[in-house]
Amino acid sequence: MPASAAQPVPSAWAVMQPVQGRIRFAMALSGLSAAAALGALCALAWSVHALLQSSVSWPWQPLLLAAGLTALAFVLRLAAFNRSHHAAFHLETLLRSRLSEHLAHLPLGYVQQTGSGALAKVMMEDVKALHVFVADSTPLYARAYVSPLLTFALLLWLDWRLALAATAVLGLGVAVVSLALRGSADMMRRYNEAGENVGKAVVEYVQAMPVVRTFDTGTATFGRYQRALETYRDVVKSWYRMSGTSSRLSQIILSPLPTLVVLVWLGAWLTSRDALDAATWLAVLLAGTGMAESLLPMVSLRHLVGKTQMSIHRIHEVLAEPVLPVPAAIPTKMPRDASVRFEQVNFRYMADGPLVLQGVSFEAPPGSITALVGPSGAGKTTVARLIPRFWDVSAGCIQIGGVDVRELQPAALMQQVAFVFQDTFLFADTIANNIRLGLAGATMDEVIAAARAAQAHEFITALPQGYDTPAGERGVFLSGGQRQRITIARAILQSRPILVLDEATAFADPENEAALVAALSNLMRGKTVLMVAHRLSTIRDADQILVFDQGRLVERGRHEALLAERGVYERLWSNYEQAQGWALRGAQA
Ligand SMILES: Nc1ncnc2c1ncn2[C@@H]1O[C@H](COP(=O)(O)OP(=O)(O)OP(=O)(O)O)[C@@H](O)[C@H]1O
Repeated sequence: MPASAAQPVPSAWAVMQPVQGRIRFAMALSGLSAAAALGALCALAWSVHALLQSSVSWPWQPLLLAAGLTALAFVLRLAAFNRSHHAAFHLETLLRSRLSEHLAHLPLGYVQQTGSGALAKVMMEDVKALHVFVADSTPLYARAYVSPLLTFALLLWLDWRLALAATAVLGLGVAVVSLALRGSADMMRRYNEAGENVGKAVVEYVQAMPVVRTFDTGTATFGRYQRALETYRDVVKSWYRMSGTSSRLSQIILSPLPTLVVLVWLGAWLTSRDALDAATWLAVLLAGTGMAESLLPMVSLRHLVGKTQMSIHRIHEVLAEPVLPVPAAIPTKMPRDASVRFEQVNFRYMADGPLVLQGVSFEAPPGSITALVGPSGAGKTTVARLIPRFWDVSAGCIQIGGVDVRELQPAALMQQVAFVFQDTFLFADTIANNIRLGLAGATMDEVIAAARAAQAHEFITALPQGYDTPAGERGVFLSGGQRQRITIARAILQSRPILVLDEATAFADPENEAALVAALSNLMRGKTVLMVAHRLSTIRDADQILVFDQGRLVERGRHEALLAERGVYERLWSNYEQAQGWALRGAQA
């Protein structure tokens, strides 16, 4: 994800911008709650003072005040968390909408390259991490700042010497905390990275299990998982060694006991010298003991902050990725026919990467069949994917019906071109709706006609619920060839004038192959077809064959003429025939 390098990663506060008002409100409520709790302690001190002065009269006023303020502190604290959770839900929805909106405008190539798993993780887990941070930590942060400040002000008003003593304990705690946190940013990054690697290794181990266990009983992937776990253990151990003592020491210093000991000791000494009255001492003991403790969440939240920062980084990376430029809506250019033209096209995947296509020029006239052939890595798939703008060309242009694809509205481009790639995807919906995709108004008769043409009708009607059978990941089990024919039915129903096709070779059993060939020839009828071709018959019958080698278009023409040239095509062809011969001899043996 290189684009994000140009822009600095925003702070957590900047990411919260849309809900900053709500978070401020939640923090204010939390701060008020801390003030009310302190007030309750003061009221308690007042009631004990009143009791000491006259033990016969019940100090109901201060006690009532203490009870009221305690209740208020609780209500405000609850309200603060309520508000922060609302803000977090709002932020979560906003971020997910922004991310999905942005993804919809990113080049398909980026989405494919990054991988659906990684993008889904950003949209689900990273946004969730931000939610947890906003919902659970922001009120605690407010308390961690407000409480010591208010307590200090109160202690100062009551007795400056005791105030300074309590603050000294707090200062010592902060100093030890800083010692504990020394180098922790780097450690936290290593810790989070090691944790993520364990997660990835677990997923790989589980996902690859069916493949791996048939080869090496899973030892290799288990080894990777084991190593990730060991690295994680080592990081945790060295972190523990590095900051364990100071971290535990800071927890002890910031707990109420040390402050209490200091205040009792100093207070007793002052009282013995008649320099402090009992009531003030009591008030200081009640209010000041918890002063340092309110800083503790700051320490425990550090880990959450580090994790959130990593999530923000990943969310930012996706949002900073530049969208595919779309022309202004008016005037709308429309292709004049179903021709496809490449003009001096150069293409590189990365700005500093090698050219994978160089000076590619050709024209596919309306209604013609063009086969793209060439050795592995020659650039055939890249040519096919540039037409639907998975990426934009680095130089030159691609025209459809005389219009540059970059000047077409995405909807107009989609109306012209249908794509059938090898990786079929079925949605968690009925088979009928999977065929209808993009054409919600299509009637059942039209769906059935398309399925018939795609040679899919028979196996669909043999399924338990026919066209209403659920497909998708948790749906009915379909073979690769059957899934392919459903996507072909989809393309037949859409009936777009240009067809870009990555021809399947994987489903080689004779029955499937025959059905697939029939389905494809129905789909291709009357269309301008550009296909990455693997099968003999389609290459032979193509109106033109484009031969690619190392990103260049090296030969073009019809089958017989190209064979006569005795160049790259002839070599590919004889390799192909040889392989067919081996396959046949293998089958006969
Ligand atoms: N997403 C990508 N990022 C970077 N380079 C890529 C990417 N996809 C393909 N390439 C490179 O571009 C070149 C052309 O690849 P392409 O997939 O277009 O070849 P192909 O002719 O379709 O090969 P095959 O028949 O093996 O599928 C190769 O060198 C490949 O390594």
